[in-house]
Amino acid sequence: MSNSNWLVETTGADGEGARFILTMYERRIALDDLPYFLGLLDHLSARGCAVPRTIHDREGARFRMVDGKAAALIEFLPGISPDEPSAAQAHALGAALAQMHLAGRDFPLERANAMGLVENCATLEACGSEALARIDADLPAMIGPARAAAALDTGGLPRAHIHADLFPDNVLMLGDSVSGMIDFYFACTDTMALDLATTHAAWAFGPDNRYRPAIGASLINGYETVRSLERAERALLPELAKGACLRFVASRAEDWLDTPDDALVTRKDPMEFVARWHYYDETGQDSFA
Ligand SMILES: Nc1ncnc2c1ncn2[C@@H]1O[C@H](COP(=O)(O)OP(=O)(O)O)[C@@H](O)[C@H]1O
Ligand SMILES: N[C@@H](CCOP(=O)(O)O)C(=O)O
Repeated sequence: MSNSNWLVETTGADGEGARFILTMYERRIALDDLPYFLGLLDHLSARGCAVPRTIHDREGARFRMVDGKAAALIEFLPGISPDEPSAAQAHALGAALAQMHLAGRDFPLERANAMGLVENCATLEACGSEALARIDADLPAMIGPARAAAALDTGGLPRAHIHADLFPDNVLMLGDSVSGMIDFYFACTDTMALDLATTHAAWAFGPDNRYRPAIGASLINGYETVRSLERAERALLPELAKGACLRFVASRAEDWLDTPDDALVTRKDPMEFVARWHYYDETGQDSFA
């Protein structure tokens, strides 16, 4: 578990209640990163993005220590995470993602991507072929593609503050409108096209893990209503989407091996993203037409 969330409801002196999310940071999240994550939320929220602002304490702090753990109070946003997003919802999310990329341009802090293309390769290599094969016989074969992704030259692509984990469960929607993008704890400074490719890989596959062209196309079209992709970004989208798949193959494989068989948590299957990697590898630019 990375953090624990509680819904806090207040009654208010005037009878007008309010809701907040109280987050306690349990592990994985470094204290030093909190000013980046929480500052970015406030920055984006102040510029009209659908992200929760943080509630400061009387001294103006965005988080405080409680029993040795950091805790923050965050605005509660309405909405429901879509189980099976529609094309209209994907279109709205694409636009919201581009808006976020542009709104973050003058946020002054930086955070390196701890799960970038190079790091994912290192994670899979550190797991080792033998351990990966214990999860699935086809998993060790992903080390080669991870090396290729790590060697990808993304130096010329425009960068911004990116969410990096914008799965449907990290998006709140009211109908077809995005009411919240949450869970910014993988946010970092990296290429915007990688964020779009990651969101594509996370959104455009159905429960049967088959590609849903209408979702993929709507996401990209929605993004481009706010920010046009540069030619170099568009050209690299298939490779970035494969890199994005490897991010989840690597983190899920590592988590799988770290989780005892009798643990109560449900492990996420790395093979789901191996299949998506193969899809992008086979179809190339067709997935982004
Ligand atoms: N700011 C928020 N507004 C409304 N609901 C929220 C907010 N933050 C979190 N939630 C709710 O809490 C759930 C878990 O939050 P999340 O940050 O995604 O934690 P985790 O990744 O640890 O599950 C979300 O799916 C959502 O239902
Ligand atoms: N969305 C990622 C992993 C991030 O997991 P979280 O539970 O910490 O939000 C995946 O699907 O693998």
